[in-house]
Amino acid sequence: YVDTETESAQKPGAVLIVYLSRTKNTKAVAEMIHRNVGGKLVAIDLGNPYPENYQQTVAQVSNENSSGYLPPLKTTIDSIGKYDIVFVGFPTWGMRLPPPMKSFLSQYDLSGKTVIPFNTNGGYGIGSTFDTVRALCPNSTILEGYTTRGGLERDGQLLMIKEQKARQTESEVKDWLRKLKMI
Ligand SMILES: Cc1cc2nc3c(=O)[nH]c(=O)nc-3n(C[C@H](O)[C@H](O)[C@H](O)COP(=O)(O)O)c2cc1C
Repeated sequence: YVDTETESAQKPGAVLIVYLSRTKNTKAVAEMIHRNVGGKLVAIDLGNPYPENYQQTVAQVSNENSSGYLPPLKTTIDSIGKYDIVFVGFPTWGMRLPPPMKSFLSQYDLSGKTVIPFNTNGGYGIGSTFDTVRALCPNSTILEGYTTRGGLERDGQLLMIKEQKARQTESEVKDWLRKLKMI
């Protein structure tokens, strides 16, 4: 005899993993989460991408942060309602949450869902990024986030989460996911 109602009630919810990544460090972490947890993996693409030039991008991001501009996204998520757990991944930009991730969190209603942030940065940490996720998801349950050092484009370090660093990061990601009972 199988109590199907209890079984379905205990099934972990549908998982969405949304990430923003310019030099693929955050993408590498997103793929690790996806390999271990499954679900739908979605990259955030912009209608109007940032310049290739790093300094120009820094300047544009700074202007967007000052004015509160939310860049329009090219990515759309169909039926956000069907997901119960939403991982949101992003680099630290100017010690803040990148404007495209602010666009995503402003555009989609994650009320009632579990939101789990993850981050890569150039060595200066998460800054205000996790706090801003919390502020933009006032009706979500926010679980403990994960952060690791990625690249530092300013100094020409692009994708650094590879080889030994990738193996170490995946082992940390698994420990974190176990702690959150996601695996
Ligand atoms: C516009 C811009 C601003 C950045 N600002 C910071 C920062 O304030 N602090 C930091 O530690 N790293 C900063 N970085 C470095 C990135 O956070 C780091 O390289 C990250 O791993 C990039 O992730 P990605 O490869 O997924 O794009 C910045 C990078 C860019 C492009």
